[in-house]
Amino acid sequence: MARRKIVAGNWKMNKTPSEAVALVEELKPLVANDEVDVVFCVPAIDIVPVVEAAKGTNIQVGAENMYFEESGAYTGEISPNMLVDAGVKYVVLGHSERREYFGETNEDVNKKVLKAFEHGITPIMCCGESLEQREQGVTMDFIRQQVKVGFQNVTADQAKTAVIAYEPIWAIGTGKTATTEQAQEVCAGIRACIAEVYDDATAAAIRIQYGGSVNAATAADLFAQADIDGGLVGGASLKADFGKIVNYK
Ligand SMILES: O=C[C@H](O)COP(=O)(O)O
Repeated sequence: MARRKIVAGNWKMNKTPSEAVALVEELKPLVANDEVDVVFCVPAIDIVPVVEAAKGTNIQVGAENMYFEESGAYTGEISPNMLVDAGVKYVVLGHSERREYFGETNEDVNKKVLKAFEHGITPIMCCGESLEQREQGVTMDFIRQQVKVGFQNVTADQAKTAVIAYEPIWAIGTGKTATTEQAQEVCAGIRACIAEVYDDATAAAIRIQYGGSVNAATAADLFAQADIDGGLVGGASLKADFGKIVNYK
């Protein structure tokens, strides 16, 4: 069965609650497309108003992070239960910005991935190499490690429903999109890694996105690649361009 494309916006640390509602109102008609899963991953404080504003549309709401404990003395953190109760369906985990600025390790990401599944939230687990790693020729070794540790103790049935976002760090927010060949090569490598850890059926089912300076001009070619099942879009998800990316065909 063909995999359904998933185009997710990652708003990062942008948009106040009132700005968030205005953006949803602006994008609503532009992102209407029943053939693609459309997800807005928004800052925690925007989740409740965005869920409300998106009611009755094809927009699903995601979080940008989550903690792996259920509740308790973890000042500043957000639990999976809180996200579920607010109407969240997806959560971005292990974004390179969280790894770099907040010290998240593959093991932390794994705990979060497991918790997300436990609560019925679909993880969008990010992986990707730095420019230095690409130049050293260790891209796939690095990413395989991120994927293997990130998915430790995840069952095949769970993995089949997961999303992995391949985001080369050197392409994030730089305007420098990976070439379709580079993106396809790594996404195929990630799928091969899933086949090795699980089996061919799991590898065929899991969805793998590309992220890194995706825009209205590059989306169609990227999303047409055999192993690229959509995109995780940063900057361009905050503009009307996101409608063009969702309707890339
Ligand atoms: O999560 C999204 C990525 O980090 C890509 O961001 P960008 O599209 O602004 O390069």
